[in-house]
Amino acid sequence: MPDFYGTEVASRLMLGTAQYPSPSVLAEAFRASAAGIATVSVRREAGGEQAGQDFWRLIQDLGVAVLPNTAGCHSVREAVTTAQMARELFDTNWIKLEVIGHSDTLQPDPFGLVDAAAQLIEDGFDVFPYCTEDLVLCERLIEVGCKVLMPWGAPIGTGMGLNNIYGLRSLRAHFPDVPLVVDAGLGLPSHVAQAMELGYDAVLLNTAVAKAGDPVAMAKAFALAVEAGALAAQADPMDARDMAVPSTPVLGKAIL
Ligand SMILES: CC(=O)[C@@H](O)[C@H](O)COP(=O)(O)O
Repeated sequence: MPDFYGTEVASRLMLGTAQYPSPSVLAEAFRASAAGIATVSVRREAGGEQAGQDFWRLIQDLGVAVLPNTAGCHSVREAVTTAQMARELFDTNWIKLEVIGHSDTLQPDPFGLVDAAAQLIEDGFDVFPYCTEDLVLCERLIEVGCKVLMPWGAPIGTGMGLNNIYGLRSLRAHFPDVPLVVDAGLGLPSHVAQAMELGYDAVLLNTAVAKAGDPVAMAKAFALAVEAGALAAQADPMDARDMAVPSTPVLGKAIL
């Protein structure tokens, strides 16, 4: 199971907590998914109002590790301040760092991300950076002290799956010892199985479960896909090849 900053988590599936039709569906989906980590955003109401308190109690009752995020932050300053608020609110050094660089694609700002990660690590945070699969960016993030990388599968909320398999495979090969989590854009259990088959340590998704017609059933489907993909990766899959090779022995076959 993946180890994030010295904490071994019980599942390779991480789930977001936004957009569910109701709090009870959220809780049931979490139970069905057996997810080990819940990501939460820092909302204004979390500072004391009733809605925030109820939400926080619900998350605590899930019995999973909490990973606050800086979702929606577009600048280094905003992300750093949000992370500091999150540390106080949720009493954890973990932060999923999002510095959004483009409003159409919601893709990470690679320059701002490295800058914010460096500042937060200096300040004692364990940073989980939401990044692209760019090797140079990932090297910089590791240089400033990130011990986990979270490359996107596809833009947040699109459900497109793994847009750049080559890039994700290459990232895995370059950083064999760094925990890697595919985050965002995963729409189907098959996308998750594929990420696991590439040797990724975990996946994080939200929209595909929360917006499914039956979020609880979909959460279960994702849980099964994570297991299947991880088991396949451990079982040393065959290499694909161009030439057909008979799978049934031809020796001893009747000659007519
Ligand atoms: C929940 C969370 O942290 C999101 O920012 C994450 O990136 C999920 O993306 P999807 O909604 O595309 O699964």
